[in-house]
Amino acid sequence: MWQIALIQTNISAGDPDRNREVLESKMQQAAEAALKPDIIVLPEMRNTGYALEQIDKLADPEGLASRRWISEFARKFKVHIVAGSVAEKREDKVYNTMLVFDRTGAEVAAYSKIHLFGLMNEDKYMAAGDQAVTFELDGIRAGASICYDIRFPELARTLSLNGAQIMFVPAQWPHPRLQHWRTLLTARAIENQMYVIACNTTGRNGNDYFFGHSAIIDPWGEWIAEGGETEGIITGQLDLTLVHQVRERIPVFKDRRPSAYEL
Ligand SMILES: NC(=O)CCC(=O)C(=O)O
Repeated sequence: MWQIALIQTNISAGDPDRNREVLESKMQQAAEAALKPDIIVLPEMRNTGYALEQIDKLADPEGLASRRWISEFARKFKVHIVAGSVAEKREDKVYNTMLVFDRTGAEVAAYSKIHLFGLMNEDKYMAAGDQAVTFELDGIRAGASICYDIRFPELARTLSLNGAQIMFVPAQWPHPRLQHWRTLLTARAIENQMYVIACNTTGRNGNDYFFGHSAIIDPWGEWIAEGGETEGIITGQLDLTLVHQVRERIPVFKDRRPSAYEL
């Protein structure tokens, strides 16, 4: 069994120092709870928020400051961290990059968001990643996905075909698309028979009202933990044997017939 804690919080657009301070205190609260988490998960763009007009100046160069901070925290509290995503500057471009560290403080994955969200102008200011990423924590393979990525079932399917039993989804997903959020997350879990762990933000940036509803969804599509619309730490347990049980009961991976429909 894995104990998970999702840090659902407001992210202040354009204020990386404040965001780090707020997150650190909540992460510490989660790490010191009686039910100590194996994994802490943070939301999307957790350093800058969607301060896109200033993103070039605010983005973390090579993600170095983020990497140093998360690594130290992971080692100190002996907890794996799926550190949401950060605006990261590389070779004059800014990427929306998920960082993952294990409980020894070692970096195990970096994934740059493949699908940039035009409705929030992300594509005008940021560069897209071009590689699907899976990684292992405690010998369990998991996959990376960020917010808008969940609208693309091909990515989640690629991750599950590459062995992922869990997909992490840091997000900044606003109203009025709560039904899309709930439906897409549930569908990705059911069709790939894997856990989906989604950490959304709360609060407001301009006209965007982020609604929380962070979730832990099991491979049968049940929402085993769900946040409300305000800040909170959402916790739940993963039982990885359920992935195998569901995959045996309805053998989707054995029954799929890609030769009939792949482009
Ligand atoms: N930050 C995002 O990618 C938002 C995606 C979103 O809101 C959607 O409806 O898709």
